Amino acid sequence: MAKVRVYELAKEFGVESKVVMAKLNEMGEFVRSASSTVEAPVVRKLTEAFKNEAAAKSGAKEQAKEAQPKPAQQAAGSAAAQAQAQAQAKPAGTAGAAAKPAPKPAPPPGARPVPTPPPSAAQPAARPGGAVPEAPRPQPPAAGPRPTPASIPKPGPRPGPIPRPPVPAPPPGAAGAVPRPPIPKPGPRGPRPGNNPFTSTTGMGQRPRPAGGPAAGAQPRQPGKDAPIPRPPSARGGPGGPVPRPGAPRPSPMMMPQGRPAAPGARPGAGRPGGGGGRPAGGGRAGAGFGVSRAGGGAGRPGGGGFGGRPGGGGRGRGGSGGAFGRPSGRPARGRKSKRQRRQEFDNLQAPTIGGVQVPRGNGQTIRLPRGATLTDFADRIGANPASLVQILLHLGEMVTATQSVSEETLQLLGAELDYDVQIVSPEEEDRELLESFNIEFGEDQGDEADLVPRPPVVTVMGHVDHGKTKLLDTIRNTNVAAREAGGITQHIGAYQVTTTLDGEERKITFIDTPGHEAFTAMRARGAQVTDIAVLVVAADDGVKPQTIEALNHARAADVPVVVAVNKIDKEGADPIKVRSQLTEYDLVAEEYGGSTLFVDISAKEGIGIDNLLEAILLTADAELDLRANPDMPAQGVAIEAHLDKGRGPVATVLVQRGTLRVGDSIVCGEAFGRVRAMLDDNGKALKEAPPSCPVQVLGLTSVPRAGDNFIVVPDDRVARQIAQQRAARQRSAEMAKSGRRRTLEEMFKDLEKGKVSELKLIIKGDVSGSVEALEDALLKIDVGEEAKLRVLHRGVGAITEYDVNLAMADDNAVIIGFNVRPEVRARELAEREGVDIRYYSVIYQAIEEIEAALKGLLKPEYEEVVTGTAEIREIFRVPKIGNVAGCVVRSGVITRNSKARLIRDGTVVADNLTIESLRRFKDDVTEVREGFECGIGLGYNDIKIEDVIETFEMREKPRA
Ligand SMILES: Nc1nc2c(ncn2[C@@H]2O[C@H](COP(=O)(O)OP(=O)(O)OP(=O)(O)O)[C@@H](O)[C@H]2O)c(=O)[nH]1
Repeated sequence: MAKVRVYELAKEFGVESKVVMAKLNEMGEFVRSASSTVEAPVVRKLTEAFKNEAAAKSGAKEQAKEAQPKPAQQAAGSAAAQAQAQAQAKPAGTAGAAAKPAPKPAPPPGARPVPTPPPSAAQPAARPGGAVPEAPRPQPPAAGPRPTPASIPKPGPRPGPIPRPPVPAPPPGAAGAVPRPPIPKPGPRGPRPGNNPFTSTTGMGQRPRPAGGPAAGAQPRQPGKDAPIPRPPSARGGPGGPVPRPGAPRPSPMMMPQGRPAAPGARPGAGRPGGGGGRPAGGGRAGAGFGVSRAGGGAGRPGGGGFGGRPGGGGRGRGGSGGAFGRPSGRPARGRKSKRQRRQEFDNLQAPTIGGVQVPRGNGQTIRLPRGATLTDFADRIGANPASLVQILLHLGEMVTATQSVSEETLQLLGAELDYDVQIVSPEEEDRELLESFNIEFGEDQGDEADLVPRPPVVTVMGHVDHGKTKLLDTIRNTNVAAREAGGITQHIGAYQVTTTLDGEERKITFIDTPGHEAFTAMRARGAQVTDIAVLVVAADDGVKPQTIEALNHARAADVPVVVAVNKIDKEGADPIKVRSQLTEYDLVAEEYGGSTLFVDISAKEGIGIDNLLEAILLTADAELDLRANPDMPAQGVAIEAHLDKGRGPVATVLVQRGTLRVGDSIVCGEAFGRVRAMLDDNGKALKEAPPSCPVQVLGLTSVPRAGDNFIVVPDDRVARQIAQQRAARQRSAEMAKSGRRRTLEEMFKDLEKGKVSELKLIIKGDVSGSVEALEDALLKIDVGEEAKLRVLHRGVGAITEYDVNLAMADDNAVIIGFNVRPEVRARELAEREGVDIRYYSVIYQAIEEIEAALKGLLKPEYEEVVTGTAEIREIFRVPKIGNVAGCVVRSGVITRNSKARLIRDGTVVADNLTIESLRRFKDDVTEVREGFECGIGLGYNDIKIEDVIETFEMREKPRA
């Protein structure tokens, strides 16, 4: 279908060309005249619109019939036209509905009818502008002919409203008076309708709705009513129609109609006239009443006569035109409000006042919500409207949206306000509920006593720094017969199993290969308890140290029995007895002294007493624990370690706690899931199955789980995926809700000052052990008196790992010090997510100064370093005279020319204080390159290697807390 002319379309739709033009106008398509052509796509849209309106109309008509008595309509020519007219008249939503129905005299359904009031008297009021405004729109169509530029562009929507406002002048008095006031709100919507005759029907009806439906609209706005009223007179006008149109009807105005334009008053007359005349339907319309109204243009004027009154044309004072337009002009003048204003007013009108928000009170009722719940979740639980909760919170000073995850404090606050006892479900409970929804229970052996069989104990080695934990683990493993026989290449997978003989019986013991209570604590912080027995290593030559006690306390907190390994007995000055007596002070009494704790003297270095230690572990397990599990059930356990292997993908070491894990099983581990593709033990030997207490490396997960995540074998991959996805979603919302960040160093300093905390905990990571020790020594020597102390929780060499961040989280917001090292990607993400403060230094005295100042409460760094981008070197180009240029891929952020940079290799800073001297994309020099793009970077530093990372940063002023 090529181009079609407007009049052809009108014919096809059974309406007047003006109607079609008006509609087009409203759709933003300007046509100059009825003989203008219309493009096929527009025709389609138009057809659609008419169809919709027709449908809407039919509905509206029925209502109208009931509401409005006057039938007359016929005059209007086409029913559609009438409807339009009415609609327009109605400006206010209210009217809309009634309008169409015109025929029916019956008082408008609902409110509308009201309007009917007496013509004359009412009229003035009626004017309410509401009606008037719309009238204008109709006109626009007429305008069509008119060239008025103004009209053209904005036609549709603006027309009505806009024009008037400005123009207002004329009508001011008159118009202003009655009409508008009430209408204002409707206005917004009104306008449109008005414009579009057709719409009127729809529009009127619909628009209003927003407001809250006719009812609402009606009440508030008397305008609506008024409007109607006026019309009545003439009658037919039918409620709606009349009103608005009234004005329109008026004679000339009609013409102007389109005049939309401002012209309200003036224009009308002038311009359109002709047109108007035409429309005129005028006459017809008029007579009919506004019936025609639709015509808008025509309608307006003509009716004028009839309505004339209403418009108060005269009333308005404006005089002729004013009157005609009357309402429009008048009103506008005074109360011209922008659409926005009117909408706001309207919204306000609808919104309950704070005190009046309808929300069911809880009367102390308990509601449980997951972490990171939204107000919508809250509303669901109490059967309220989320919007009301948003408003209440707003009232309480918090601005959140209904779908935004909110913090626990906020939920509690809201609960208190509404008298609900809000309980936030712990992550563990949340997960339990999630699994229950899949009919899975984690943590319990299936079956009964008879199904349980003994399993090896799982042991963690803890103790003070340098007391020999690592050495002991190595020695145990290396002296393990089974391992030697296997002849495999031992590899650290996070845990290993050894076999020993007790009373002639071969027994296995599983050791967690990560020494130190930090890992143990970090796991516990994640809700995972894998350790059955703790081996507390104490160097006989050094005795009990702070971390010895710390480790002991951790073990006790976890209710784990302890076996003491008194190490380094080979050393001169070793005093195992002293160790025993020292520990007695901490209620750890050796068996030989009448206590229940086994103390074993060993030398990890010399391999002395190792068997005794293993025996002591088994004896303790047998005496104090009931280590049994059901091997005949889908496996469950905990991930101990995990990483992304370049060749094998995600690799996780899991400890099976119950059941038997088999190759091919579908498993879900934290937020990772997959199918066990292969299992390897710590000798690299492939296993087909892993029974309880067996640590194995699992291949086949789709992503890398976190240490401490539990794993479960589920019926199929689909369930695994669903559980993993739901966990991820919960985790995300919980994170989003974590509004309160962990304390930063500055905040802690403040707390120190205020005496809220007296200890600053640090985790120190450095590039070489020498600098770490030096830094730790120096820091520990800082003496700021009794009020504040500094404690180093952990120190180590290498990049800051996830483990470090976990530790900082578990130990009450410790601060991580990175000395010439950077965090691994996942560690950085975790720290950012959890708000763990990581401080980077490259000069020891800077770190000392800052920490000292902090401890003294004096430190207030004003600038902080913000990493702006990272790029990985993928290739190195040697450019004569320039040196080495790095071919990179921007991994994160933006690399900007001239920004400061440093070079990182394997997590260690190998060069600092560099500058991005040149930056190119292909052959072009560029100022910045974003994430994911390749670029060439010249650092003016030649010792670069593939896989090095270039990190750019800038110093930003740090807002004082
Ligand atoms: N003479 C002697 N030296 C030992 C013995 N056990 C460990 N060492 C030494 O003590 C030092 C520290 O041992 P590690 O095993 O690294 O101590 P650690 O507790 O793991 O230390 P961190 O990992 O720093 O917490 C090393 O130099 C070991 O060789 C022992 O039985 N006898």
